[in-house]
Amino acid sequence: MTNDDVLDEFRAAGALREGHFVLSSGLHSPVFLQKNLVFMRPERCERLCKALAQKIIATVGQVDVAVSPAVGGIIPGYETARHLNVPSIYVEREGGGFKFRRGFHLEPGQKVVMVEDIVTTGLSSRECIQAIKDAGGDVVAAACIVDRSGGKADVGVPLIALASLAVPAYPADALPPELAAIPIEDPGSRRLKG
Ligand SMILES: O=P(O)(O)OC[C@H]1O[C@H](OP(=O)(O)OP(=O)(O)O)[C@H](O)[C@@H]1O
Ligand SMILES: O=C(O)c1cc(=O)[nH]c(=O)[nH]1
Ligand SMILES: [Mg+2]
Repeated sequence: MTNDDVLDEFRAAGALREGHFVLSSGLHSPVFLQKNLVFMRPERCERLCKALAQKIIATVGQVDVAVSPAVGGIIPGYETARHLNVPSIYVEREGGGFKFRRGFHLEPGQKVVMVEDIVTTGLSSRECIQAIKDAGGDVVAAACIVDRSGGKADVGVPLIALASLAVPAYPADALPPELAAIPIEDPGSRRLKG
């Protein structure tokens, strides 16, 4: 799949949103990829994740298990794992970091691909990779549907992105006036309170 093929799936799903969004990292952006509108269609999710699985195999070969960060990573992690023919497990936010719960665990030295939905700064990916390493996994690569840093994000392992896109994102104290004038949406789960 080309970059355009991937973005066409987002466009067709109405998932390429414009407005004023505060991102997981705290940065602000005029563009948000609402991936849940893409993943809600199993056939769309399958096309993307099958292509991502093929790219993973072509880049690093077969792995033992796919691990994703909740919430956004769970569906693409599962679907990518289905095409890799490996188990799919996930980590969840608990006490500031990501933790394995629900009986999920890794065997020492298992080859892991960390599967994210979207990468912006790479912060969530790095936190997830740390949790995998703490649990004894060997992270051979990270993978995502869209890297919206345009290749700039450093997650500490090779990042296999199905599509790469350069989207502006600004610190809260450096907003362009036209962005500051729009009401803020905070669509992610990082700042959700139980
Ligand atoms: O590369 P980063 O700067 O970390 O941004 C990308 C992360 O932001 C989103 O997660 P979020 O924490 O918003 O919650 P979600 O998974 O529930 O959407 C997305 O799913 C990635 O995990
Ligand atoms: O950085 C983020 O939090 C983020 C950006 C984006 O476009 N989509 C998303 O789900 N999260
Ligand atoms: Mg996420």
